[in-house]
Parts: sequence; structure tokens; C-alpha cells
Amino acid sequence: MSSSHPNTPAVSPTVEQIRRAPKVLLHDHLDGGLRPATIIELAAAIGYDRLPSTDPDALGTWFREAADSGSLERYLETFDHTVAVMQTREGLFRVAAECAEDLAADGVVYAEIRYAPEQHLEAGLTLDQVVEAVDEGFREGERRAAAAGDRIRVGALLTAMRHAARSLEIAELANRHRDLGVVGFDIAGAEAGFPPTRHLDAFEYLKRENNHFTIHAGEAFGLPSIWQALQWCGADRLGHGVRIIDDITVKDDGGVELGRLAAYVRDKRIPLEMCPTSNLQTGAASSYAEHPIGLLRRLYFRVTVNTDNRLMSGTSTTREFEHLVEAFGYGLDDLQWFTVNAMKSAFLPFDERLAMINEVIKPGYAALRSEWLFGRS
Ligand SMILES: O=c1[nH]cnc2c1ncn2[C@H]1C[C@H](O)[C@@H](CO)O1
Ligand SMILES: [Zn+2]
Repeated sequence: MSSSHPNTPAVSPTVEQIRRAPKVLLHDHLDGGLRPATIIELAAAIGYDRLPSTDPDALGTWFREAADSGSLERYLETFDHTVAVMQTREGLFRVAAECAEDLAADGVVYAEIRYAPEQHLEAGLTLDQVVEAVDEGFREGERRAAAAGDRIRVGALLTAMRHAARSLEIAELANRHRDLGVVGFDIAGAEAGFPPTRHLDAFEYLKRENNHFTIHAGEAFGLPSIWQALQWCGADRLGHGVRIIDDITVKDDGGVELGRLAAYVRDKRIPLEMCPTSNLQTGAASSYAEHPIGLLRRLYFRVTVNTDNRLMSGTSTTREFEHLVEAFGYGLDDLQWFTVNAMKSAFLPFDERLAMINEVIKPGYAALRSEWLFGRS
């Protein structure tokens, strides 16, 4: 067991402890986290008749299995159904509100949720109306969570699709709505063949505006994608970044050698938004135990733990930590380390991040540790 805190037992946290531990989520797609029952109800309301099932359990299973293809391109096809029911103000509001509620119930205290506004225009909404509907949904979800005794703050990241050509427009949209619930920008979609430099004008615009962005890189394509995202585009964080492992050599004697890019990522404390289950599904990693997160954590990269798409991966933040606890024997200290890493890497102002760490995260973990000593009151 890897516990290092002097007061913490070297035992694995239980599922319930993991759920109650404060958690921070930086990489989660709004259109990848719908409740199956909601998809079915929204589809009926708008007359969408292409769902593979109208039974919630069967539909949930369908998403997980269809996303299990081993290819990012096929994984992404499953989003046709979720995006289809997120075309109206009501649909977007409901999905966003339930997202915040579900995360809060799972013990997430701060989340940055991303979605691509350009994919939600089919029923006539404008880009600004899409952002407003989602924002109102998040605020409603925060209120419902508070009423249920859970505290959460949710910010939005606006994603531009990398195969499309609207990234500058979406970057401008993100900038227009900053301080109004939008905390940054991202690009997503098929990675191979669509390098981040295609969207250089969007990134340069955001830098001139002193705004923040992350880039999906090093998931379905390797080091050149990560290198471009950092050194050409200037990404603040990397979505996945799991292929950075290709620039790290573990020698026979156990010693480790970092290439120039891996050393840069570690030296500059570039946050890696890792999503273990999603990586298994798209073929970016072969098992939890072999997932690069184990080595990267040992080497003190700025690693964070995320869900990517809770529906397609049948997961939650708690579940992702459970897998890591099982694979690497992590204790509460490790969970706190990942969580503080994530909070440090959030696109919130520095003083607010610090307050979350000192007033929510550290006391939350301290309370769990004291329960171990004194029992639950
Ligand atoms: O893991 C991913 N890699 C690249 N693109 C992704 C991933 N998960 C979701 N997306 C895409 C599909 C969604 O429709 C879009 C916006 O959330 O982002
Ligand atoms: Zn993603």
C-alpha cells in the first residue's frame, strides 16, 4: 500500500469513503453523461425514433458496449444519439441540471464540463442561446444539489470540433461568456488527421485575450500531437495526454529516463487530464494496471483523474478512483493528491482555487481520516 501520511492507515479506502471524499473533475463531456432514462424521455418529446432501445437499462448497456470498440472514431459515433436529444433549450437545460446533480451526489465539489455548442444548432438555437441554456441548467443543478445537502460548483468549457472549421467562432463565444459560467475552451473529436495546429488562430486569439484552454492530445495519436498542442498552440492542459508515456523509458534496473517533451511536461507542471476507462475503450491503454497513470503518478507528473464520458464508459468519478485503488493500492493520501492537483489546474482564479483546496478539499480528507481514528459520528 502506498500511504505516506503519518496518520493514515495503509488500507484501501472503501467505495463509500471514495464517494464521500471531495473530488474535482476537469474532463467530462456534457453529451457523454446523460442519464439513459432522460435520453429516452427527451427522444419521445421531440419525436427522435432512432434510439437503439427505449429501455433505460438496455440503452445504458448499448452505449457501454458500442463505445468498447477499441477505436476513437467508433467510440465517437455513439454521440449521435445524445447530441440528437440536446437540440432544444429544454433538453440542454435538463441535461445540464442533471449533470450537476449527479456529480454532486458522487462527491464532486468542482467540475469543468465541456460540450461543443456547434453541435446543438439543429433546431434553430443560436450559439449564444445554447451556452445560456446550459449555464442555466448548471445553476439549477447546483441549487438542487445544495437542497439535497451536496455542494458543487460547475463551470463550462466550450469545445470546438477538430474536423470542423468553427474554432475561432467558438473561441470568441467562450470569451464572450467568460465570467458568465464559461471558464475556458477545448478542441475534441477524431485526433488522427486533425492536428491541433489546424486551429491555431483560435488559440492565438485566446492567448491575446488572456483566456484559458485545454486540448485533447495524445489519446488516439502520439507525441507529435502533444508537442503541437503545447509548443505551437500553447495549451494550458492536455486532455488525456496518455501517450506522453512514449517519451519515457523504464530501464532494466528500474531507472527512468525522460525525453525532452516528457521532461518539459513534468518540469512545467502541465496538467494531464487522464481518463482511464475511456482509454481502455478506445485502445489507448490495455488495462487499469498497465495504464500510464501509475508510472506518471510515481514520477510526480501533474496527473488528474477524470471520467471523460460517464454514459459511454458506465463510470463516475468514484468509479475511476475505485479502479485505481484496486490497480495501484492507492490510499486516501493519493486520492487527495490527485484532487489537489486537479484543483490547482482548474481554470478558476487563483484565490478561488486556493480557497477550495484549504476550505473544502483538505478538511474533507481530514474528516475522513479522523473517522478512521474515532469512527463516524
Ligand atoms: O475522448 C474523447 N476524445 C475526443 N473527442 C471526444 C472524446 N469524448 C468525447 N468527444 C467528443 C464527442 C462529443 O460530441 C464532443 C463534445 O463533447 O467531444
Ligand atoms: Zn474527452
